[in-house]
Amino acid sequence: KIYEDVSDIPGLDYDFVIVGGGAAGNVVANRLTENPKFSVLLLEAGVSNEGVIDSIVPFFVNNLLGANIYEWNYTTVPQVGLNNRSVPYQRAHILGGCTAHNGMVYTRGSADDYDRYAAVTGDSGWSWDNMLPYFFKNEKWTPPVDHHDTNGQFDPAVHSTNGINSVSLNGFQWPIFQQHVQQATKELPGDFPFNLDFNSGKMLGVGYLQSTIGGGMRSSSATSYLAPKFAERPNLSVLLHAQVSKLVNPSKTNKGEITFGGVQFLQSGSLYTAKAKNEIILSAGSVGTPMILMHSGVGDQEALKALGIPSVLHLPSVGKNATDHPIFGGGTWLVNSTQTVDSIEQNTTRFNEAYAQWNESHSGPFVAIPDTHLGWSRLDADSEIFESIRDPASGPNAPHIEMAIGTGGGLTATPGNYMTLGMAVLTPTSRGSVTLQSNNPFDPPLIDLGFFTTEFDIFAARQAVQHAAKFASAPTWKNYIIAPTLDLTNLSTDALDDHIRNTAGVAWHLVSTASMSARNATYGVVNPDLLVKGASGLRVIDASILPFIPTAHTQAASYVVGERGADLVKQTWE
Ligand SMILES: Cc1cc2nc3c(=O)[nH]c(=O)nc-3n(C[C@H](O)[C@H](O)[C@H](O)COP(=O)(O)OP(=O)(O)OC[C@H]3O[C@@H](n4cnc5c(N)ncnc54)[C@H](O)[C@@H]3O)c2cc1C
Repeated sequence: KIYEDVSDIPGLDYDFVIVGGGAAGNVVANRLTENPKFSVLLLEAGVSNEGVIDSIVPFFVNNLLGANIYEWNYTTVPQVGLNNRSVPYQRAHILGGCTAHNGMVYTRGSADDYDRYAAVTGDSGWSWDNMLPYFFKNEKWTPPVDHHDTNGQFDPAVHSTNGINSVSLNGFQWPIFQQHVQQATKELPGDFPFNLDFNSGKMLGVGYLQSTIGGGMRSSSATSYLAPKFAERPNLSVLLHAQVSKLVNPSKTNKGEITFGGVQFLQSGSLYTAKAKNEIILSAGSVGTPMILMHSGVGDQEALKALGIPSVLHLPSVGKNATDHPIFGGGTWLVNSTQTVDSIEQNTTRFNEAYAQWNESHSGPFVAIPDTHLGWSRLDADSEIFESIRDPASGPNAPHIEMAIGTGGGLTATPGNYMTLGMAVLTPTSRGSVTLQSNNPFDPPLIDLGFFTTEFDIFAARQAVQHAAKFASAPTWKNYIIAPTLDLTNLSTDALDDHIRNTAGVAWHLVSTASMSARNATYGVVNPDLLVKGASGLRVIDASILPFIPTAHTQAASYVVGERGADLVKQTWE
């Protein structure tokens, strides 16, 4: 059941306490309560997702991103590589976590990414082949609501219709634009080959967008993994508005490991302690999880001491290695067509018609986001950067650059019709951190993404801008594109760097702040079974454990961390 008030829940003693109801936490809550013998309490700081229309209608994807009750409302520290700008750093404060407000883009990453996880942890369970069954447990491939012919737009062999979380191709088409994109892949097959399905593990090329959307609505971890189970699972309790501050009552086991007696949380101004007989599972995400660990005395002992937090377990890697994808414009072009998403965004009558259609039948333009395709590319193997830097990609199938191909100029465009190519560096070598500013668990943390602090990352960004220009130069666009809104191709290197540093933002794909490493490694936070090194009865199951950022948007990776993590817990306790 789902509870809003601590006085309504059936006690504070459970077999498992899970902290955070996001992508991974809700998977773990669902899978553990498949066993009727396990009692589970899931503590979520945020609010209910029930009836939050901006979290339901796919087209409203950006509405939740401002400062509001659905967000933690974080801002990064000034970023040296962004010309000292601080940028808003969205994290969801709502059941479903970031799956309740993310862009819904569904990308698994490269097979090489997972094979590298297996190699660095010494656990073949994290390899692509061994993780594929978990992608299948997560994914419920769903026909798009417009029932268009999807032949040639994806590869059914690499998808599953038996999972839980809906994934589909766009349920609304922009045919003229899409035909040009397809034609561009034929005209420039060297740089932009068509890829039938970039979720096959072999990502390179341009393919149709896949999203976590089903029946014209967002499919989040709350709507797919939790809501359908409340009625049938008396062993599942979810408490909202419960912000965990720290783990309490540490003691030593006879093996010398640290174990915690409970989880302290705040609700309506009062502190409570929930107890876990078997395990405490941290799934508070790449910001929340390291924060809780550090406030509990698990982290770098010197840094904690400086803040007056007694050290319980010295794990210097907590909060380090923070890695995210910088995103920036590859270009926006004014186009010679009225068939773009601007025609809806800029016209109140059409906007209202589209909303009415969605309300009536969950169909029409509001069932999709404006991107129609994604492109994945590698830097040239003979790029000068590789003379001084080893290729940071996980392998030859992993891209360095992403190109999101979308109709429209975005919400801030001046009236007109546009197309936009949004770029990301997928293999950044810059690293940041999540640290504490005080010993008060309710103070926001210091989030440093470290963006563009290495030569590789800015080099890759420059190449990405050139790459977008190349795509837009395909002959098919000749009578479609009128002009770029800003010509980036004639800028000097310094001016282009400055432009990127002044405009880049974040993809919100933070990982590695409680990184997994080999069992005998002296760095890292968790072992390959996700148990915290040096602790007992404490696991981390969320995106923070990924030792490297996937070359993809990170929700699919977070879901499978949840799926495999739940299996690891079950193997221990069943
Ligand atoms: C704006 C945005 C857009 C994105 N777009 C995409 C996209 O299009 N495609 C994609 O694949 N990925 C996208 N992502 C990334 C993806 O959603 C995340 O990688 C993924 O959700 C991470 O899962 P998680 O389980 O680690 O954490 P989360 O999903 O972040 O869940 C963590 C949960 O823990 C809760 N929590 C935190 N601290 C506490 C505490 N102290 N006490 C109690 N609860 C706590 C939070 O409120 C939250 O509900 C996006 C992310 C954002 C923010």
